[in-house]
Amino acid sequence: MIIVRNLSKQYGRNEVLKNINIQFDKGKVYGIVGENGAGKTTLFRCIAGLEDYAGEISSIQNPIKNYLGLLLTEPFFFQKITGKEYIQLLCNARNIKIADIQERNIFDLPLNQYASTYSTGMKKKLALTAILLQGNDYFILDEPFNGVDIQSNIIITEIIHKLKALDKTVIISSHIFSTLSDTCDEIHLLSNGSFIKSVQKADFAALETEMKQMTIGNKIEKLGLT
Ligand SMILES: Nc1ncnc2c1ncn2[C@@H]1O[C@H](COP(=O)(O)OP(=O)(O)OP(=O)(O)O)[C@@H](O)[C@H]1O
Repeated sequence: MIIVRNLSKQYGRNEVLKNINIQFDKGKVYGIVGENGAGKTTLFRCIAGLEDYAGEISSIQNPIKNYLGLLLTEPFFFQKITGKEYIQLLCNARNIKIADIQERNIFDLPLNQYASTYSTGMKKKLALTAILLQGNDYFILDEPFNGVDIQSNIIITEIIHKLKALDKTVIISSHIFSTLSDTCDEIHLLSNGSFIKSVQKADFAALETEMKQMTIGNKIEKLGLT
């Protein structure tokens, strides 16, 4: 369980997160949606201990970062480190020995190639594989479906179902509603640094309709397409 209490975060004068309160339980999958710049990644970075902040983020396991796998939208890799070495590095950090990494290479990545030379989707799949093999309890996946192929999207969806069955806590952001309705128990709408709506599975369809109406309005007509 992760409990976030009165979390606020500013970059200079820009108040990005405003008194956020939310709880993430075991065995549940949470979707975080919101417009570009709403503060989703900043929230994730605060939970992962990558940012300082005002407020409190607590969990039974401390420090949270030792039990957390964070998949960033654009994972970064140092030059001259192969995919295999990257996985080994992350597993060593958790004292986990993987006898045969190739056997666990479910996305068929070229593990002997430098990770920095991977395509965008391959980088995401490598970073995801590594945090899964670390055996984390908490997973934060920032846009995990974006930029990966259809086959991998199917695999990632199944992985999320499996993590839930294993009683892990999973937090996902996505700009594609269907990816969240397939996987999440709850969806929380972040707008301008505050949660403005929280919805359980039974109400996902209504939320999607509401968001569509809020978003589209008469924008398309304004284009004057003929
Ligand atoms: N390192 C930083 N320094 C200054 N401002 C930042 C920094 N990181 C993020 N911001 C600002 O914080 C706000 C929220 O950014 P954030 O990346 O959390 O949004 P997001 O909801 O993840 O957006 P997106 O959907 O585009 O990924 C934006 O105004 C952004 O410019």
